Amino acid sequence: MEWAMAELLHNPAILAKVKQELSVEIGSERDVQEQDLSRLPYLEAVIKETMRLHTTAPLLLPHRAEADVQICGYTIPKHTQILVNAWSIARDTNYWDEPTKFKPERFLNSEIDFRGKDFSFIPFSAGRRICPGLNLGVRMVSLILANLVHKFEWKLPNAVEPKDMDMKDKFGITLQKAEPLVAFPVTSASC
Ligand code: HEM
Repeated sequence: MEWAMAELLHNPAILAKVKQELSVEIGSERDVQEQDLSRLPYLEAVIKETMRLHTTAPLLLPHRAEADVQICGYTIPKHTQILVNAWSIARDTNYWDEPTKFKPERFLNSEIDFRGKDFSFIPFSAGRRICPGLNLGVRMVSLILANLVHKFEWKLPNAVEPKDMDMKDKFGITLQKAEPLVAFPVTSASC
């Protein structure tokens, strides 16, 4: 949520596109509701791009090999603890064009999804242990982000310019912003 808001404030042109989509699909009279989400493809692309560039759990959760396995010529012995670097996979230039750039458009007209079938993009992991909260998590983040953008204008403190925002991350079990996002909501003209 924090990374998605930070990227939108850091990229005003992308924020304007999200607002435009919401204005056309929802209008100014009401909040965004869960049943609206399927009509907001650009918002969905923003969520996916946020999860790609700022993978929530960069090394997923530790896994363990149940049996000896061969992967790309390497033998992984039974009972080895395995950490999958989903963060690095999501920035691999073999799969992603300009991987360090925030470009939601890469997910428009693309079949790539985070449901565990595309191994280049696994923010929820894949296989039997894939996050069981995937649908709930995506819906919650989408709905909250959509309403924050739809209902408010946002201002950065101390006249900070969007391009000067601190976008560094802090490595951990989850990938947090090194500097927490501070932004002020201002009532939108459409409220
Ligand atoms: C955007 C939000 C979320 C993200 C990015 C996320 C991501 C993940 C990841 C990467 C894993 C590790 C999977 C693995 O490698 O084994 C995981 C596991 C898990 N998540 Fe989530 N998650 C999110 C939301 C949720 C929510 C809302 C719930 C519950 C309501 C939830 C419940 C769980 C549980 C129980 C596991 C452990 C599954 C297992 O080990 O079998 N998650 N999640």
